[in-house]
Amino acid sequence: MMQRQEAELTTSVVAPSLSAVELTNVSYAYKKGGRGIHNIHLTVGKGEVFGLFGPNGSGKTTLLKAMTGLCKIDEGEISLLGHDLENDFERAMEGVGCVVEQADAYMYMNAYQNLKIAARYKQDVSAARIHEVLDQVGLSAYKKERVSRYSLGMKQRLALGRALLHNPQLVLLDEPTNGLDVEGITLVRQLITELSQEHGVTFIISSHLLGEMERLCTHVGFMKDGMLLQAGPVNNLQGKQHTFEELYAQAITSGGAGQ
Ligand SMILES: Nc1ncnc2c1ncn2[C@@H]1O[C@H](COP(=O)(O)OP(=O)(O)OP(=O)(O)O)[C@@H](O)[C@H]1O
Repeated sequence: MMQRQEAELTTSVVAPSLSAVELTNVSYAYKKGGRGIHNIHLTVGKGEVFGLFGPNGSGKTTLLKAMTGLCKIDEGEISLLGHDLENDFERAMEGVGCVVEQADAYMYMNAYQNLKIAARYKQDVSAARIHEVLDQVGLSAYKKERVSRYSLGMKQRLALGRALLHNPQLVLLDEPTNGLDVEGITLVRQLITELSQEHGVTFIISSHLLGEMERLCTHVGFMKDGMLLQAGPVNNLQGKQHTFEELYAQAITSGGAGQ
């Protein structure tokens, strides 16, 4: 009897997962045209900054949409922070922040008011946290201005702020530097580095601007025609002093070997 109890206790202890994201054989095809993503296998470890690269139409946004439940996958499994996205959606998304096809905001409100509304849908976001986030994304000076007067880059910063509001452990960003000036790109890069290195936050960032992300990403994956051709740690892939551009060209022309 004693032995059985011990065995039950042993099997009920779940080892903490070291991966933040696990995708197994994920496919999704749009009804119109049939394009999308095919058989994606991907593991992203906690604290990694994973850059997802590929030409226009290669499937980066679709992959991020699948990971946030914005499109329901046809096949495969997605696990975020140890929770299955399909069967346990709310818990899977609880620790996730994202900017995927939703950089819009309430135009007649200011940045603070926008974040205050967003905070209602999250747990435990204080007024102090809203001000902290506005500072982090460099919008403190403009927080009382209507968003309708913001530039594209300022709206991008606000969207990033909204994604970070609840201190997520996993952040998914689709083209986060779109519309940002040099100062904005530097700020976003520093923020991502700080959050990943000091707080263990995991990032998946899509981009087609290789140079911009080169210094930021710890891991990289290349997409083409809806497939993930190659993925791994930047150091391994860059072992022979390749630049991102060279790696990318190699992956795209060779068709890649998968993860
Ligand atoms: N709503 C849609 N309906 C039908 N096909 C779509 C839809 N959205 C995207 N696609 C197609 O799916 C494929 C992948 O598109 P996706 O937007 O994921 O690419 P991407 O890599 O993010 O491109 P970009 O760098 O231009 O943002 C493309 O061939 C695109 O034409």
